[in-house]
Amino acid sequence: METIIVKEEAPIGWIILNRPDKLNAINLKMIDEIWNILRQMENNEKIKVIIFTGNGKAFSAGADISQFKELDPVKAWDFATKGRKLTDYIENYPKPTVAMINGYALGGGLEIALSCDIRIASRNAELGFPEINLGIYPGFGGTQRLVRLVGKGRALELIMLGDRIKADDAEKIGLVNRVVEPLSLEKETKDLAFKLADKPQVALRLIKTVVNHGMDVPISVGLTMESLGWSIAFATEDEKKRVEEFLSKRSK
Ligand SMILES: CC(C)(COP(=O)(O)OP(=O)(O)OC[C@H]1O[C@@H](n2cnc3c(N)ncnc32)[C@H](O)[C@@H]1OP(=O)(O)O)[C@@H](O)C(=O)NCCC(=O)NCCSC(=O)CCO
Repeated sequence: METIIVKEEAPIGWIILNRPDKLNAINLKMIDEIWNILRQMENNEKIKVIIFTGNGKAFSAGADISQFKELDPVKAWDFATKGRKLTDYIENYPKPTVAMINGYALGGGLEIALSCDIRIASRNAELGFPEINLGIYPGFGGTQRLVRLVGKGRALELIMLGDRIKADDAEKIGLVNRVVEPLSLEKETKDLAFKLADKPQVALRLIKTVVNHGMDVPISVGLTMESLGWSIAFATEDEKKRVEEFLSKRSK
């Protein structure tokens, strides 16, 4: 791997963006490498949770701007499509995903974090969509995911002004789930990952499917999806075992 570090620390699969001298700017190679390792981790039963983070002082400062000079509209479309397919894949990944935001999470970097299920940020992290200052706007799914997470007013402010915000402010608007001190970032993120890894995996997958796809359809359809997924959970060993355990403790 040229652009990422991959660590298997079961039940955690780490994907560490690794171009620290370029603040982990995302090029086509990185997109391909993340995609390929995610495919492998899908089939690795020992890995139950994926953590994304960055090597050095950034999570990622976004798409690699040095590639932009070569982009005409057709190549830009291809680049955006690759980035967007990656973030779609992460959002709908069959295992839980966590973004451990260790520093700058900007542009495409923030778009990767937004596609994860949960975001934990270091107090010194800065987040934003500075694309407007380059005459463009977020192209890896950011316009759509940000508005769903923080609401239209705040999303438009962030995307139209391009200002970076501090982790504490990101937490206040719901852009990150939790802010922790830099020295506790890894421990807190791992604790969360272990907690997720202990939960029933099929139910987690059903939750992601119902929540993610439920947001794209009328509520009546979303509610029906919820009932269908809920029913499927009753076919799992986890449900049988856990309900049995609960009931047997109480009947003693
Ligand atoms: C993140 C910033 C504010 C950090 O500034 P600073 O600490 O001063 O560090 P720099 O010297 O600027 O950066 C170090 C090194 O990294 C290179 N780099 C940083 N970001 C990128 C990038 N996005 N693409 C390519 N290269 C990048 C920078 O050129 C330096 O390399 P040298 O070889 O030493 O020159 C600051 O770096 C910043 O504002 N970065 C750009 C953030 C941005 O605009 N992101 C959006 C990109 S477009 C996008 O993501 C589209 C998808 O929606």
